[in-house]
Amino acid sequence: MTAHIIDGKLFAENLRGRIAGHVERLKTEHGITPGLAVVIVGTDPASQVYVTNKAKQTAEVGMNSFKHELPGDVPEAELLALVHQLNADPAVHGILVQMPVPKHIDPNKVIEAIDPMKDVDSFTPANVGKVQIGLPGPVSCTPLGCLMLLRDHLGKLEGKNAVIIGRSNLVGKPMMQLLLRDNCTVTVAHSRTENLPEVVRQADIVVAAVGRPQMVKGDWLKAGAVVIDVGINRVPAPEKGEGKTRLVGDVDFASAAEVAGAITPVPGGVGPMTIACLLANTITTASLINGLVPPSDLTA
Ligand SMILES: Nc1nc2c(c(=O)[nH]1)N[C@@H](CN(C=O)c1ccc(C(=O)N[C@@H](CCC(=O)O)C(=O)O)cc1)CN2
Repeated sequence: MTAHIIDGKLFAENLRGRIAGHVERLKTEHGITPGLAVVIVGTDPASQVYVTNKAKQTAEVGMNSFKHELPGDVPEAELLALVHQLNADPAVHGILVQMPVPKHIDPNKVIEAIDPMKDVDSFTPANVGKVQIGLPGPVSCTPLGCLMLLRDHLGKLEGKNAVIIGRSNLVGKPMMQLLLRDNCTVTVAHSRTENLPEVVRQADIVVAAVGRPQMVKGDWLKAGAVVIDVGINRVPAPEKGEGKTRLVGDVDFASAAEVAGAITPVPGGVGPMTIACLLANTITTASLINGLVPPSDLTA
């Protein structure tokens, strides 16, 4: 079997088109211009790229984009003060602090400082709880992107056996909630799971979010499984020249594509969906802040 390639880049492009339509409606029908503030601390090159892309795509869909760059040695109190200032700013409907933050800053303190009404990452305890019990609000961007790709490819997810590899707060845990909501039977596997290949072989849907380059092999998969690869790992690529690197996922794409029914590539799969879903969440929070019902096509 050669798997269907799920094109996350194309899906994200179409999603941004729909988001631009919702922005236009908020502006013309309600006089609201959604605003997203992105905060980056330090100069990590990958984070710089993500934040630049977030700011650019925010402006492209017609929203106001506010970018705040703080030095890597900024005191934690100064970052928290900026978050409080953004909480109080009526032009800002979404706040995102790019992770990871430098070691001297407690990420939990930063997350808890964000007003849950503006928490477009859905990292705050209030929003994690809302996702768990199915109340309206923002949904963690990467899991939301995975869910949209799965629904688009499979239609209904009901009754499917889903195995998530990884139990992070960012991906594994919210992904579990979303798949349960869609009536999947969900297993969350992790680094201590015994007989991991055997567990994964039971799955109709595999979400790999473990952070280990090319760990999931083709012979771990059930024939026809749908594989969503969340991993973004930079590995040496001597074939491209000395010191060069390339991006790979947590799945060994070549062997997995021989067995899977469908698979997301890296790059071009889940990554672009993360940023598109951030914009979707900003529409959700801008709507809720203004007492409007968020568009149902942008959320879980
Ligand atoms: N506050 C947050 N911090 C981080 C999040 C997050 O959702 N919120 N997620 C990741 C990084 N991330 C977004 O911030 C992100 C990662 C990857 C991509 C992406 O488009 N990847 C491309 C490849 C890009 C490349 O060449 O490096 C792809 O997969 O095609 C977008 C966003 C950690 N931090």
